[in-house]
Amino acid sequence: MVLDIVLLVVLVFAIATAALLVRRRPRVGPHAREESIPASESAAPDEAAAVIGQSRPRTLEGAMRRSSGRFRDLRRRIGGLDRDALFQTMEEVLLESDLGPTLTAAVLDEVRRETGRGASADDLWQALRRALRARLLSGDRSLAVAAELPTVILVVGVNGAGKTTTVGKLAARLRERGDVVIAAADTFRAAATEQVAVWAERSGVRLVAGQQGADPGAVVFDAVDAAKARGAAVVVCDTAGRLQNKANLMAELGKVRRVAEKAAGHVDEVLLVVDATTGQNGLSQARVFGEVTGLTGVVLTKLDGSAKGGIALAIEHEFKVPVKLVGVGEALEDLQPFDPDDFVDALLDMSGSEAGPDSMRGDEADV
Ligand SMILES: Nc1nc2c(ncn2[C@@H]2O[C@H](COP(=O)(O)OP(=O)(O)OP(=O)(O)O)[C@@H](O)[C@H]2O)c(=O)[nH]1
Repeated sequence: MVLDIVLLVVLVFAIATAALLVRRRPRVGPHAREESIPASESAAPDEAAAVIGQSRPRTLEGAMRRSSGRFRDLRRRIGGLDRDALFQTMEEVLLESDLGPTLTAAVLDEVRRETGRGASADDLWQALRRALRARLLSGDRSLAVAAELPTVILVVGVNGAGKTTTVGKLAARLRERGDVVIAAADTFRAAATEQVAVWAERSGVRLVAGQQGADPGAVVFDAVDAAKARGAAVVVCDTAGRLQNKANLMAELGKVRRVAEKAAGHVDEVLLVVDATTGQNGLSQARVFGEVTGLTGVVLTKLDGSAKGGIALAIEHEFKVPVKLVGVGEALEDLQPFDPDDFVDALLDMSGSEAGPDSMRGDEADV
């Protein structure tokens, strides 16, 4: 009898432990295909959002440490430089951060105008902060919601910019709106469909794909059709990477857009994915992609690996296209809405400082 009870207790304990182990699924990461959650078992939208929310805290400041490093150095030295040397150093730092010469000159002019000789280091830093912020757009940066569902989002950009990764991260975020369909319209690159299929699985959304070499427009058409049939909220279209100087490939992209428009009656977002490490070439990408497909927003990826975060300002200033999202890592949750104030503060490494960097408080630099 006692033996029976002991055996029963052991059995119950074993079952409970096994159940716990099964429930504790591993978190998915981009290099962990074998850990990904099958779409059929994936989390409900709210759970998915919770997984995204509870991720390891990757702050914008943390991701932008390489971009802000030069500004940190400048800030440390600011009190010891005379005015000419200060503006010269500031110019170097802005150029190295990839603001580009025109924007750099405009920012320096404004800081000079706003601060007289004898300005404190803190006044100078705040003037720089305001001058940078003024080059970013004001207004709404949220992703469009179509009046007539599904909302259609095209993701475009040069090779390797981070389009597929962004499509996967974006699909996961958009699940809070309802069903999401990914169109695997990169039918050009071998293995592109498999790669996007892994992301669809991770984010727990449906994928519509075609054969390699198939017409990408046809894949988008089918995806919109499938989304309508399911009453899905969003279709996110991954497109093949193409250099902006390849006219035939750019023309193909124009066609993909027209097909999407015909299928859904509207294209609501065309997001250009720009690799933050490519710097000023991002301007030419924005110009040409904008001419061919029109752009509603930019996703700046790999901000975590770049020291050239200033390209965000250059693109917004020149093309008046808002940066809507930033990629700060390779994992599902490493996509953040772009906030211009937070971005400038992260670039200048001013986190938690309203009045300016601690090191400068009360420090009359006399510059
Ligand atoms: N560190 C970091 N890596 C990123 C980010 N976004 C994408 N990547 C990496 O960049 C590489 C290229 O990403 P993909 O998503 O394949 O780029 P793509 O634009 O779809 O590439 P093609 O289809 O070849 O044009 C991958 O190794 C990604 O993990 C980011 O925000 N941060």
